[in-house]
Parts: sequence; C-alpha cells; structure tokens
Amino acid sequence: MKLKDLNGIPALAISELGEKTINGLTSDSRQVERGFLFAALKGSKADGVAYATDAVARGATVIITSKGAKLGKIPVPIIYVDDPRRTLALVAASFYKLQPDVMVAITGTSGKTSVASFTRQIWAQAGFASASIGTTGVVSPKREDYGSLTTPDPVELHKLLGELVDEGVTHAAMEASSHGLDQRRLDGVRLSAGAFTNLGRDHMDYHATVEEYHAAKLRLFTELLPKGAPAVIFADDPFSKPTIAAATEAGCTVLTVGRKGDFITLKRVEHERFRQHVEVHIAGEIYEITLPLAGDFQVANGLVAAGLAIATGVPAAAAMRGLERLKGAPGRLDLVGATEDGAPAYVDYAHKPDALENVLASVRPFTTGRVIVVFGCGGDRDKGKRPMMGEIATRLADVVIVTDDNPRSEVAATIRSEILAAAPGAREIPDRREAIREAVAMMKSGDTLIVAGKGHEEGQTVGDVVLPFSDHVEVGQALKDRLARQGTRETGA
Ligand SMILES: CC(=O)N[C@H]1[C@@H](OP(=O)(O)OP(=O)(O)OC[C@H]2O[C@@H](n3ccc(=O)[nH]c3=O)[C@H](O)[C@@H]2O)O[C@H](CO)[C@@H](O)[C@@H]1O[C@H](C)C(=O)N[C@@H](C)C(=O)N[C@H](CCC(=O)O)C(=O)O
Ligand SMILES: Nc1ncnc2c1ncn2[C@@H]1O[C@H](COP(=O)(O)OP(=O)(O)OP(=O)(O)O)[C@@H](O)[C@H]1O
Ligand SMILES: N[C@H](CCC[C@H](N)C(=O)O)C(=O)O
Ligand SMILES: [Mg+2]
Repeated sequence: MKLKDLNGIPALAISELGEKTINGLTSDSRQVERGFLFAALKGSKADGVAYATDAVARGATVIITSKGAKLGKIPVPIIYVDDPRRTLALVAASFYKLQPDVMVAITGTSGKTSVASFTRQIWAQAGFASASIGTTGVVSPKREDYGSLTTPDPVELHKLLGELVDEGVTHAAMEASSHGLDQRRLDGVRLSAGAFTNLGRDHMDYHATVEEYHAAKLRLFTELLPKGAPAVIFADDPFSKPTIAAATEAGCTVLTVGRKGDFITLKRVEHERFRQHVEVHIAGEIYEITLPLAGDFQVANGLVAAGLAIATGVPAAAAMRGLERLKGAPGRLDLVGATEDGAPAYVDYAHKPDALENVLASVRPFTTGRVIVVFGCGGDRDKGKRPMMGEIATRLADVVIVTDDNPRSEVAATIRSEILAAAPGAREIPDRREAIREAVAMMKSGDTLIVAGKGHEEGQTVGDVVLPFSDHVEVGQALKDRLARQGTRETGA
C-alpha cells in the first residue's frame, strides 16, 4: 500500500512521501520487516525512539513519532505528529481497511467481558454473524481464540477485524479498557454504538486518580463515538450520572438501562439459585423473562447487552428472547459443580473491590448456609485494593480463605499480609490448590463457595514463570475427590 492511502498522516508528509510503499506496520522494533512503517512511541517502561535505529536495521522505511522527539541520525524519513498513538491507530485502520459493519465497544470497571459476550450471543440468536473481542479472547462463528489483552494493540486489532470480515462477521462487540482508551488503541475503529457498565476502583497503579480513570473511560463517548451514535449507559451506578452528562454533552444519543433506565426499565427481579426472573419495560411493552444466570450483576450486564443489540437493529422482543438463552462468559460466576447435597461451587473473576462486593452479595439471597470465599490479590498491581478486598470479604462472607493470585515479582506473603491486615478471622493458605481443596472439604448443605480472582485464567504467575493453574480444574477435581471419599464412606470400603 502507498503512504498516501493511509489515514492520519499529515498532508505535508503525504505530498513529499505519498508514493512510498508500506508493507506493514508496528510499534515494536522486534517485529519490523522490510518496508515497514515503525511508530516510535513513548511507553510506560521504555521509549520507542531508542529502538528507531534497530527498526531501520530490520527494514523500516518510514518512522512516525511525536513532535519534539529526538531521533538522532536516521537514514529514513521521519514523520512528526502530535499524538503518534492515535496516528498509528488511524494508519492501522486504513492499512487493514475492513471492519465489521456494526462495531460496538463496552467500557466500565466490571462487566465488559460479560456484556461483549452477551451482545454477541443476542446478535447471533437474531441471525447475525457475530464476534466478541476481549479479555477471554476472540469468539466468532469460526473461532474461539484464548485472549491476552482486553483491548488489543491497534495493529493487532485492525488485522483481526479484517480477518473477521473475511470470515463473514458483520457484527462485533469489543471491550474498551481504560488502558486501551488512554493509549488510543480503538481510535481507528468505526463504532456504531458504545456502552458503560459502572465505575469502581481499578488500575490505580496506572491512573493517578479515579477522576483520571473515569476520564479515560469517557473518551469512548466524548471522542470516539460519532455524533448521534447510541450510548447505552447503565443507570444505577454512582458514576452513571456524570457519564450520562458527558455523553449527552458530546452529542451521543443516550439510552439508559436499569431500574433508573428510560430505554430499558428494570421493574422486578426474583432470584433463584441458578436463574432469575426479570420484568422489564421497553417502549411501553412489558417483558417477563427468565435469565439463566445467577447474580444481580448479570441482570445489569444483560440489560446493557440488550440495549446495545436493540440500538443496533435487533427488535426488542428478539433481544429479550436472546437474554433467555445466554451462557455466562467463562469464569464469570461460573458454576463448576456442587457437593453431594447440592452446595454450589463457583469460579469468578472478581479481582477488584466492587466486583468482589457484587459477587458475594449476589450469592447471599440463595445461600441458606455459609458463603465461603477463596481469593488473593495480584502482585505488581494496585496495592491499595488489598485491604479493601480483605474488608469486603470479611464483611460479606462467613468463611474467608486468603491465598495467592499471580504474585508476579512481589513476595507472596507480603501481599497476603496486606489483605489479612483488614480481614480479621480470615484463614491464610498460601498454596491456591490447597486453599481450594480445604474450602471444598468444609462445604456443608446450604453453603456457597466462591473462588475469586482468576476466572478464565490458566496460569499462576510466580516471578517470571507461569505455572499451569486453573481454578475451574482445581475446584472440579476437589469436588470429584470429595464425592469419591463420600462414596467410599457410604459403601464402607
Ligand atoms: C502498561 C501498558 O498498558 N503497556 C502497553 C503499552 O506498552 P508501552 O508502550 O507502555 O511499552 P514499553 O515497554 O514502555 O515500550 C515503549 C515502546 O517501545 C517499543 N519497544 C520496546 C522494546 C524493544 O526492543 N523495541 C521496541 O520497539 C515497544 O513496543 C513500545 O512501543 O502498549 C503496548 C502496545 O499496545 C501494550 O502491549 C502494552 O501492554 C502491556 C503488555 C500490558 O500488560 N498491558 C496491560 C496493563 C493492559 O493494557 N491491560 C488492559 C486492561 C486489563 C483489564 O482491566 O481488563 C488491557 O486492555 O488488557
Ligand atoms: N455489572 C457488574 N457489576 C459489578 N461487578 C460485576 C459486573 N459484571 C461482572 N462483575 C464482576 O466482575 C468480574 C469480571 O467480570 P467481567 O469479566 O465481565 O468484567 P470486565 O470489565 O471485563 O473485567 P476485566 O477488566 O477484569 O476484564 C465478574 O467475575 C464479577 O465478579
Ligand atoms: N487484567 C488484569 C487481570 C487481573 C487478574 C488477577 N488474577 C491478577 O492477577 O491480579 C490485570 O492484569 O491486572
Ligand atoms: Mg474484561
């Protein structure tokens, strides 16, 4: 492709270098090949400028960087721009060209993965070839790829969107993380609609304040959605009001959902152990549906997904039928099994205070015995959330077991002690497998077990090593062993 065919490049550079052929793009010098455009970006750990020479040695023929960057003697043209991350996103969008006709993005502290998955499922039920992109990976009619970043790097993202179109996908829902929004990873995506779930504490190691974190999320509505595009906003969160105000001010068509919602109004919820009966009103019609998922927060996620589906052309009745057939996203209040007398054991991805609070509160209505929780906190991540999660667990669960969750480069015992400082009466079992086995062994009739923090993850990161580990597998095995022990006892063997 010629440089002149790429979006986001300043006119002067196009007039001088427009005929240059570009074979590929990257912001990582290690991935440069002959004829590539290299974006030299200032990052949180390194500065891409330092790798420009390396990029040229590997075949880069044009470099994009920020105005004022000092690259020294480089034998290829350098294009200076105000916001090179945004330029890279726009360039990537035009390089890979194709995007699904309908693209929606979901932001918020919790529920993004679930809403993206639910939106895909509702679209699919309504007959559209649909995909979801996020923390748990990419799901489409032809693929189920395990994920890494919640919002992929723009070059990866646009390559992926092009591939999805080639597969026939017309509708895609993606997660917009605050890192992704802040780093302009989505700036080239042609969005049809956006959504907001809620705002709580997260990533305080990256964003200086909650306001800055909220502002990063608001970029979706204030800078990325085209004027007039639907913004589906969950109405019952403390941050709903300022989000609605910002989206309205930016010219979005705000559609609120929830108890205080106008677009989809939640009237009534009746909880059962594994499902919920929900009454909602949409445009004067009353719908009574059964959501086949546990957890209040799944009602919220379902309504946001239904809002996105309706806003992008699915009839309300079809969206409601779609809700009745939803499958939970992997590792989100995911029922692994039950003890011989029916006490359920769930794996959940709550790794931040609000999520833990929600998941523990959600299982209480159907727990006649004790709520037992096993959790830890990740190393090299926001330390402030550790005592907060300790306090929440102690307040909302009857038995608290604190264990390890990806200590990374930190001393695991220190992380645990920071949680335990705010969790009087909690037990400490460092080894996660042992903690799970202990929790399963103590379950009695009426109890509910929540193993929180890892959800779909398949590893335990200790130092630089990722040891294979799955909460799902461990809980399943512990339940199996318990049932086998029970059987042995009953037969007197
Ligand atoms: C902190 C963070 O978000 N980092 C992201 C950021 O990297 P960075 O620009 O800060 O990287 P850096 O290491 O400082 O390097 C600066 C530049 O030098 C380049 N470089 C570096 C070395 C070299 O040899 N050659 C070279 O060219 C790098 O490619 C980079 O362009 O931009 C990269 C490209 O988009 C991302 O891959 C990278 O994500 C890292 C891997 C990461 O772990 N990110 C996490 C925290 C993240 O983004 N999480 C969110 C939210 C999760 C959630 O809540 O669900 C997500 O969306 O996944
Ligand atoms: N709407 C919600 N409100 C509060 N908590 C929620 C909500 N939805 C999910 N959760 C909790 O957050 C956890 C993660 O959910 P999900 O993966 O859907 O969110 P996410 O925003 O994608 O999170 P992440 O940023 O970690 O990828 C769930 O396992 C559950 O504990
Ligand atoms: N995307 C999040 C996931 C955290 C999950 C939890 N298991 C942990 O390791 O803290 C992060 O990398 O911060
Ligand atoms: Mg996610």
